Amino acid sequence: MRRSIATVCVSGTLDDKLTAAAAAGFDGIELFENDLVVSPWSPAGIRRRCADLGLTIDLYQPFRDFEAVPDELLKANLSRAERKFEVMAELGTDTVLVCSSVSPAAVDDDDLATAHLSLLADRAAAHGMRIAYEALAWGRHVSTWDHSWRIVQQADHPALGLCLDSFHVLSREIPPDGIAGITPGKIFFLQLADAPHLRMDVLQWSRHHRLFPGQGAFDLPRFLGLVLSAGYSGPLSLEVFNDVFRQSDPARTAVDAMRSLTLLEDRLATLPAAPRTSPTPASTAPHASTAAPHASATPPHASATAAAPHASASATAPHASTAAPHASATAPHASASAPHAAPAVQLADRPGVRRLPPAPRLTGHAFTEFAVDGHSGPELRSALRGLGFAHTGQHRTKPVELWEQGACRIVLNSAVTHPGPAAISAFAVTSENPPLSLARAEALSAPAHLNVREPGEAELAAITAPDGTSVLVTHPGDNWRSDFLPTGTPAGPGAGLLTVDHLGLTQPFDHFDEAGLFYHSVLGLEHLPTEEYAAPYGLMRSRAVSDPQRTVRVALTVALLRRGEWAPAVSDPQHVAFATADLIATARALSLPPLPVPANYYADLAARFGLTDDFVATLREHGILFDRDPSGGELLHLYTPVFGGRVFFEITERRAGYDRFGEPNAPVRMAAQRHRRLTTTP
Ligand SMILES: O=C(O)c1ccc(O)c(O)c1
Ligand SMILES: [Mg+2]
Repeated sequence: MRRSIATVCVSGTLDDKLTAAAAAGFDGIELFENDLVVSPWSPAGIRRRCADLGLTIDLYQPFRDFEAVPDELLKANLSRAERKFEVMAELGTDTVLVCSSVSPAAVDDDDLATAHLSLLADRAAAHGMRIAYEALAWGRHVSTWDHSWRIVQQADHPALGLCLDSFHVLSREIPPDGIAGITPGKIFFLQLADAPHLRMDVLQWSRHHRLFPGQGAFDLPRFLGLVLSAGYSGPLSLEVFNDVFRQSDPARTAVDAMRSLTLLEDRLATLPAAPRTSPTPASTAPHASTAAPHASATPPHASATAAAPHASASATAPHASTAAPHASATAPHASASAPHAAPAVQLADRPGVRRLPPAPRLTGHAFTEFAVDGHSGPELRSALRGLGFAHTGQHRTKPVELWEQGACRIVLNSAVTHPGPAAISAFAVTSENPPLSLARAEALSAPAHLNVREPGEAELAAITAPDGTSVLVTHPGDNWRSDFLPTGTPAGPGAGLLTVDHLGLTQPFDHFDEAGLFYHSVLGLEHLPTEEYAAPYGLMRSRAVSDPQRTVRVALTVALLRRGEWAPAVSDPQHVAFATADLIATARALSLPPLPVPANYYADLAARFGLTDDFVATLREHGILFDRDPSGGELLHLYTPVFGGRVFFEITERRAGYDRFGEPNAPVRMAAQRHRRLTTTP
């Protein structure tokens, strides 16, 4: 399938946008009128530039406020349209998007809208062009996909079809199911956008908060499945209005966008097989002869479907019952199409649908590496010792140390070129099939590079995450430890730390959604519910990803707005959380004072959860924080101060299936770390 991206998705001038789209591997673009208007290039020049980059212009958009208006306005609108058709001819594009009118001049009259759109389609057809009519969710009289489809059906014009935009469809309550029954060939264009669930004005929601598929809450695989079931074979085009993407590096945004489409196509495989759409009679043809370029576009679908070798076999309906989830979806049309119904088709098996190497099962954290310098190195060493770690290995050729306790492994790497605060520079996870993990990463535009190494050293391939962290994928049996000479100090039980519970990675503001999609798609981790909380320096958002077995958890956090100027320069620390089976015993065994927690916190804790005085006193004695989830799972956890300017540690004890990260306690931690920094910095 062809992949396109609307120029509105990315930042910059038209040239920046085109270059980014081409570099990321897109086949085409939707050209936004505004990008054309501000461009120094002529339409023909834009066409040449696109051709040079291997891009087609798949859609020109938008044309606004056209239909169901008084005669005078209609005249003006038609002459405006003529000008646009001329521009489109120069651009070499044949489809224009017409959004449902938002004009106060528009009247609520479907017959009039139909008549006007037919008139426009006549004019378009005379130029060899066609109209894709899109119901904006805030359209004045037409705001749902089914309403726009009724009008398109009523017009029954070969040069008038639908533009379906997942945002407008899925942001409304009207179920999308009937989309599968739309006449083949009548969906002229498909726009894909995801979005978080937000209770807000739908126009604001659409213009500021759209996301690439897989980054939000919409069920886009199912939506795409419905559209493909209706025989759509045009481009999959991303149309994402997002305030952050509009001001981020377009090259990166375009890669993120392509990754989202690749994952979405692959997710089609998870859909139940859908019944093949029957050949609904194509539009009867008063306009057929005028609609030259697309007259032929419609029939191939119809005839291909009609000629399907399975057409008659399906009448025996062995698949009809297996297609349950979609059977009801197509219900209104099902009876009409039943005699022609073909066997269920796996949409993902269609030619041109990309499939990804499956994400192999992850089995845990192999190690976490900190980059340290002459200042932060000693601080981290002493912190690790205080937590019960032992320095067990020294790298054969580099200033790199291995520290261990239980199955927790920390690597301190002093081979840094730029001194600065300590940072989590890399983390390694174990995979049942690292080569497959790397192949998947490559297919998702996240190619691995080999770590610099010396002869005889373990080969570790690293994928670069959006924040620059190297993600290494190793096999549990890989002998990366043989790169380290034993120091002779054994890793003892220490303070009872068992494994890495999670990593906490604060993300750069511009790359938060990109990071979520990266870990979700590349490592196959699932998103856990997003949380927001009020922290001392502003509102924070936290979104964790994890494998189903919870052996690899990464909590991504970001400030909801770009950080204000007054917050300390280094206010976004990263951390490693270790799991223990008994936090109170572990706390007693530590030779490192935990982060002091204010008495007010414990008073509130007792009031909120009805804990016994004794228990609260014990928590307080050890600086342990507490949380309980609605199903009774409990978290006991403690934090350390910040070391090396930027990193800290956490120790967790999860009870009764607690599955979150103690987010309500994060502001307490942040305030305490801030307080400590103020009181201990000279
Ligand atoms: O917000 C808008 O105006 C707008 C314009 C064109 C579209 O395709 C769309 O989905 C929204
Ligand atoms: Mg749209």
